[in-house]
Amino acid sequence: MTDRPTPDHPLRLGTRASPLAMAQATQAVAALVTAHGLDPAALEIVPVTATGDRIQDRALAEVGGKALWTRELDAMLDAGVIDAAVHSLKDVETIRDARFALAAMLPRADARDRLVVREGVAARTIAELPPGARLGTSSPRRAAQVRALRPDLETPLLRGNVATRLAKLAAGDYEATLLAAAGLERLGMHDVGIVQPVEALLPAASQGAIGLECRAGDARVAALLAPVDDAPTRRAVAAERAFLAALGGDCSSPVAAHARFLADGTLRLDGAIYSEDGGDHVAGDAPIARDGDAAALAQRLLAAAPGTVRRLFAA
Ligand SMILES: NCc1[nH]cc(CCC(=O)O)c1CC(=O)O
Repeated sequence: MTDRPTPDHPLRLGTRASPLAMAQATQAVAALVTAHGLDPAALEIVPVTATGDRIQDRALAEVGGKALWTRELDAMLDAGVIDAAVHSLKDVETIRDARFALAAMLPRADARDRLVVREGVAARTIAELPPGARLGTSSPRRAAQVRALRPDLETPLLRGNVATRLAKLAAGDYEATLLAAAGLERLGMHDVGIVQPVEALLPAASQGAIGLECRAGDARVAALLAPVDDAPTRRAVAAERAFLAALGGDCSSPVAAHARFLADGTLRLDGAIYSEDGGDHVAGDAPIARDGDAAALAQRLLAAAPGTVRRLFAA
């Protein structure tokens, strides 16, 4: 096969430049090297700073415009500067440009959130946080979920990469924050924070999943990426993303969705939709057997939702 990547003609993988994104790209490289028995030098990581990484002082929902995490990588992929892009799927728009194809999803990491508290704060759950505590987050989902559980808590904006957020927490501006277990694990922070069961805090759609995209119609790269695709991850994440898409939502929507396989092999999707302040929400679950089941759950929940929830969504 002449179309295998070589050190002279490497497969170029684009990624955001944050430490977490670089760890994800390194994981993708390792999976591809193993799957094809490649020389590691046949893969090249191309880091790029995304718009979302440059804006640190405002809620991204306020910045407006879409694709804050994907715009630069999309342009590079489209221009042929890179052959594929590695994405944290949680940050990738639910409806993607038809120029790109999601060729593979790596096996999903822990999809749950971890509660991280400042030194001196003794709490293992949101329920145990001290009265009036400040839980810093940049996620409208986490803010709404926290306020739904504990209306007395404040949820001030806390942005930046994982290290920045932990530094701001240690500085004393917040009593607690929530971070994805997957991100902490990928950064080697195995003992940071306390994992929150999905029954207590339903994660975001796609949380913990890494996707590899190539140009639609690039059969060579699609074939190279296909062997690292994990089918169970793809099915679960597709259901979560279909739920979010049916609501017209994205990663800045107060929506949670998590699909898991039951002992009998069936896939079950749990979904929850919140009002912005977390004062109202609807939640429910459904078995996912075919296309349309996840969207049907979204429609069913939305139909039963109070106006404060319903008016946030197009559906
Ligand atoms: N929005 C930032 C973001 N995007 C993906 C992850 C974690 C890794 C993952 O979910 O795969 C994080 C950090 C966090 O939420 O704590």
